[in-house]
Amino acid sequence: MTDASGPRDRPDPRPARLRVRGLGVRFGGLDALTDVGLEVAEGEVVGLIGPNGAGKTTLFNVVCGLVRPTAGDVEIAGAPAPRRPDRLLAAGVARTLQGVGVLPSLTVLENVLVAVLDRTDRDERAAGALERVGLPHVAGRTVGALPYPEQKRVALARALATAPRLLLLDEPAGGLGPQDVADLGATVREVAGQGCAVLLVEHHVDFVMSVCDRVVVLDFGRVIAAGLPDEVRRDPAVEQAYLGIEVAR
Ligand SMILES: Nc1ncnc2c1ncn2[C@@H]1O[C@H](COP(=O)(O)OP(=O)(O)OP(=O)(O)O)[C@@H](O)[C@H]1O
Repeated sequence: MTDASGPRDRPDPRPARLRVRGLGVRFGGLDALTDVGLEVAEGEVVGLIGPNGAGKTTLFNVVCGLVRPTAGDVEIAGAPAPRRPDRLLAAGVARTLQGVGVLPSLTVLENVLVAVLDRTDRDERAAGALERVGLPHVAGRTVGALPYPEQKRVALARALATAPRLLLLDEPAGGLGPQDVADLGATVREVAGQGCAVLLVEHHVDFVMSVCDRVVVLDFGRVIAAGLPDEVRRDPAVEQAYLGIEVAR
């Protein structure tokens, strides 16, 4: 089994919030994931990188119950992951999507409130989340009228309002400038500092290397490397499969 969760690769002694073991996904004749294992501990930020089509989003989709694996299992906080996406919130899981995934005709505040409508403290949660991403001053604005980086902050605020224990971020830095990327990194570290486990899919390699405790690299659906950011960056297999491509872009 290609398992990235051994003691060398996961020095973090805190309990695993997410544990993926022996995961396989087959779409028709295509093996999108083969024998994938990884863990994210409470308070840990793990980066999941790899070339286009490596299987990163498929792994997220399995964790969220949107794709049924053909092999392996997923545990969240020691229990089997819910097989239905509508049970994720109760399991403490929040996810952001590639791009923005906001409701453009609603206001900023409404976009965040939709995630916590069933909570009696929804107003406080929404206000707190907007504060965390630096957007309280635009709470009443229509999201579709905001610049792209602010729309991405809204999507992050919506996830944070649910007070996740496991946060899945799908390309959160995509399309952002340096200041927004730096702010995002600070927010991610702050969220992790409060005990949330963060799994981060991202093509912005410098961002990944600066914000993550560990990095797992997928290529053609298999884990080809896992470890500390510096180790992974220097790994010849990673350079060949992925980082070389980045440099040449
Ligand atoms: N629903 C599906 N049906 C068939 N094939 C799929 C499906 N979803 C993904 N794939 C294929 O599975 C492989 C992995 O795709 P996936 O989107 O997980 O990769 P990725 O690493 O997230 O790529 P990117 O960085 O471009 O987002 C690709 O070959 C993709 O074409």
